[in-house]
Amino acid sequence: MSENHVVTVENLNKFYGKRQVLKDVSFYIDKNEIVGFIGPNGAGKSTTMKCMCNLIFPDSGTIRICGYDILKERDKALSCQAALIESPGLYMDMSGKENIKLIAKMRKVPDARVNELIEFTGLDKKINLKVGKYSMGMKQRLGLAIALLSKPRFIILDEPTNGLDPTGIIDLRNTLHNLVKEEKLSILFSSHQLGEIEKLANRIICINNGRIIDTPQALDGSMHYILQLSDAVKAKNIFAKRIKEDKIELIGSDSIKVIIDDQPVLSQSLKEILDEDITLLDINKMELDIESIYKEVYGDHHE
Ligand SMILES: Nc1ncnc2c1ncn2[C@@H]1O[C@H](COP(=O)(O)OP(=O)(O)OP(=O)(O)O)[C@@H](O)[C@H]1O
Repeated sequence: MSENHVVTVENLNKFYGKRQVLKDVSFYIDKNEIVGFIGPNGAGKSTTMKCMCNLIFPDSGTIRICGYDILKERDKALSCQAALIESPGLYMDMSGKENIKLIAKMRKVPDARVNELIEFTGLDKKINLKVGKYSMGMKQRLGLAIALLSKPRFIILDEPTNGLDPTGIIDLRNTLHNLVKEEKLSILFSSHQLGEIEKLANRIICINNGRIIDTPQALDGSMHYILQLSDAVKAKNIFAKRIKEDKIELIGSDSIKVIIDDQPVLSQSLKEILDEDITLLDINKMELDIESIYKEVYGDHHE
């Protein structure tokens, strides 16, 4: 296991009766990563996530959270993670604050952390209202605050944008980005909202018919750049010292396309290009077009 891996899933297999719904599922999640889990209905996203939360058991395979095997060192593994799967288990006839305090008491969470998370909900005075009166977005913020009580290193969110209005989605996105920065955690979330995945995730894991699909290059966290220069051939050779040839493409005499997953490689190469007196005319970072990639991976046929 790499030091950077917060989660490793290896060769997970799961049957429902005779039907195999997970087939040798393997992947990892690194520190401070937000990973989107995508795939058509019935692909196996929830089943994988439920195995990772120990809610259901795989027939074979291993899951390690912060290095702890979820079956053999269950308590330690689960203490490093939190999950919001389906709707958060909240008590509707209690207030938001009472919900937080109840769970905090069970988990022996210090008051300072409880107050920090009450603030985090952003619910203000509404924290004293009964949860039954909350909107989806409010319930979700509360659920997330409760999930964070015990300072997890990793959180799993199953379709967190479901039922949220556009403001709620933007709010959730900002919250999750801030969480990764401030709490230094990693997130795995599933979603069907491709636009959202694109804005939220650093990396994507694709699943179809129970099997992980090779992640297209464009989704593996690397960035595509188009550079316009006075001498594209010379620039191509400079990049070739640091990245594989198949990640550099000459487009005409004055442009190259490069795929880079390491920022220092880009800056070192650009420095050398300028040192060689090649004029850099333009540089454009290409946005991920997740919709066309999704079509390319899954086509129109859902198994
Ligand atoms: N308790 C169960 N018993 C039998 N089959 C199940 C059970 N739960 C899920 N399945 C089947 O396992 C397969 C994977 O389902 P899963 O819920 O993991 O997919 P998903 O990718 O999360 O789909 P969705 O995007 O629709 O939520 C589906 O074919 C589903 O019908």
